[in-house]
Amino acid sequence: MASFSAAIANLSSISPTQTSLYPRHRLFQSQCRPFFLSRSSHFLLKDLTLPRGRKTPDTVICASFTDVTSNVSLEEKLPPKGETWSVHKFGGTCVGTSQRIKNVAEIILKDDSERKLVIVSAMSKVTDMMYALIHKAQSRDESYISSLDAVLEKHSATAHDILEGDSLASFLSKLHNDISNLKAMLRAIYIAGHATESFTDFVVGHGELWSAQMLSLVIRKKGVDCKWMDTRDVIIVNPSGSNQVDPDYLESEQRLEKWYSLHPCKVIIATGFIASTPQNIPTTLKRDGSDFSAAIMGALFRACQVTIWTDVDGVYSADPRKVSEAVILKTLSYQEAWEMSYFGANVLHPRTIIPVMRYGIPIMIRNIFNLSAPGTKICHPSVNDNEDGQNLQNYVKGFATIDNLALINVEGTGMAGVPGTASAIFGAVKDVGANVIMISQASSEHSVCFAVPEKEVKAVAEALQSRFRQALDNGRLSQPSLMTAMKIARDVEETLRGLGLMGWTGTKNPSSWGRPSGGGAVVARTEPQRNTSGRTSPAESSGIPQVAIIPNCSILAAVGQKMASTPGVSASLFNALAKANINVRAIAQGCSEYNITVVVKREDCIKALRAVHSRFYLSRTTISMGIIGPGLIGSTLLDQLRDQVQFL
Ligand SMILES: Nc1ncnc2c1ncn2[C@@H]1O[C@H](COP(=O)(O)OP(=O)(O)O)[C@@H](O)[C@H]1O
Ligand SMILES: N[C@@H](CC(=O)OP(=O)(O)O)C(=O)O
Repeated sequence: MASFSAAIANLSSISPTQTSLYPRHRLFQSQCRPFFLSRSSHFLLKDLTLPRGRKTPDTVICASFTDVTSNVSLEEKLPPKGETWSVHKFGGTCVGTSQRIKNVAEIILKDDSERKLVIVSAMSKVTDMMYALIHKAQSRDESYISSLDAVLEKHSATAHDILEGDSLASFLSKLHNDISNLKAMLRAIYIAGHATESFTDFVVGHGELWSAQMLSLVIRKKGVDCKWMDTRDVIIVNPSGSNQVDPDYLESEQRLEKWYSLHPCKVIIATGFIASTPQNIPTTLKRDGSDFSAAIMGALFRACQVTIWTDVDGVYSADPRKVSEAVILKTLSYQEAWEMSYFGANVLHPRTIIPVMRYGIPIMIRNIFNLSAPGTKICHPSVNDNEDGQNLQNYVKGFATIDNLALINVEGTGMAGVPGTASAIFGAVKDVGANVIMISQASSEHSVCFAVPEKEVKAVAEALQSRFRQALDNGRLSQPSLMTAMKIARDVEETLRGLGLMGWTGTKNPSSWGRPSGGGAVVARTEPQRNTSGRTSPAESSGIPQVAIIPNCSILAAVGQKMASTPGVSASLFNALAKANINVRAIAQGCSEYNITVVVKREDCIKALRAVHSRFYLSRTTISMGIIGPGLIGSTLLDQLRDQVQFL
């Protein structure tokens, strides 16, 4: 996240008063230089370990930069006195067909809460269809017209199935009006060959408008006091770099108060995904953002519960599509849920946690196709402990993965003790708003590596290059910073050339790893400079950093409250990876110990995931053999058992 890069880039200006510190630690105030950097996710893990000074390099100090929930503060105006609201969110799969929309209406009516707010996504695949319209119009592909007709046909057919009489007529009239406006807008995009961001957001948000209107009409037909809400009138957000938005809670609260005073009702059917800027320009909460919409509305109403309805029984210990033995997690803490979703468990949008956690509102993940399944409850850990009758803090709860990453590694003994290197690196990353997913810096200070989405690696590499070039041109760097900067600038330039990412016409960089292995993925790395005798060059022996870009990587995260403080967990994890013959390229573990993250080759990722999952969970086969009951067990015992099971 860009803000983390910014924090590191501005490290020397951080004082203890600006940071919330872990107990018993004080921030080293003079020239701050990261001694150990680890960032394995961006929630409550904005950790730095800094040396107190050269005299006591073994003393580490941890600083947590930001409390991400701190901007969620409301004026306590809502909910209206004495009203208790429950919030439901139905994803695209849940409202994907006429029958499913009817099922959703029944679920809402069965909830006996006094007041209900329901967030709905677009019917499944509709948002993709809307983005495709933009793409086609921009590329001057006239088939956008027939694609728009298909969108009209889909919603018109659904409306005919679930509505009748005046409701049907009123919906169809709005739908046709919207479609004719969209046709005009797409024509403009077609002529211009370009769509601005707000044009795009306006177009793609229509799926939510239509599904919310249809569902509200179905519920109203049942005699319920129900209104539909266009959340662009209520949820106000500011862009926050790296394809993210930050809600303005106070402004949104005021707008909701106004909306509700004009439309008092018992059931609100509201659009997910869409919002407005403070200037009332349509925007979105970005892809998959409807969960976030539900959480924002949950916080605004101080709801008693937010239920996210989806197509699986709850949060599994791993993506059930990748690990058939994954088990449902009965409870998760907010932090665990964040970590799981941040690292790819797309059953929940990671940012969903922030607003509800602030007010301690529990989230339930339920299956719309299996109402008897209790689902997963996400709440504060103390509640989990009581409910499960056991202390879950010491266990690995689940695993998640992110693919299509590149690892950028800056390495050299010359970096040790050079102030400003990390700051310069992450300053460059911040400049391009890239999303740094994981950072690891060895305590020996001679290497920093970080993972970014592969689609952002070009921008990051170019930014690194220009950042160090700039520093050189300014002549502001002193030795050995100057040496470091020169080498980094040269390395990045060479690497970019090797990747074919720069306007360079020479022959292929002889020191690169090779060309993309299919699909145009970047494959290159600047090897240490060696002379013909095979000895290292003066540059290398002086310890000046090497820069490497390692493409086709995946992150595998093991998540669990305080698991890292349990002896043996890391050992078991790495043992499982070693037994599966997985090469680990980088490791990160935040000080708050909610996860351990490893970077592996993309093609090894599923194998690695299954290996670690089976190490921490007993397989269903084992359970059915009656050897031991279901659930998690301690790593050492598990190792022994597993060996026995394998032996049997
Ligand atoms: N750990 C996990 N637990 C549950 N589901 C997961 C997990 N990891 C990935 N998923 C996937 O997330 C999917 C639900 O997310 P999504 O398709 O975005 O739902 P919706 O359209 O309802 O918002 C599930 O079908 C499941 O395959
Ligand atoms: N429809 C939007 C928002 C969303 O969250 O959808 P879903 O709940 O189906 O993932 C999208 O596809 O990005």
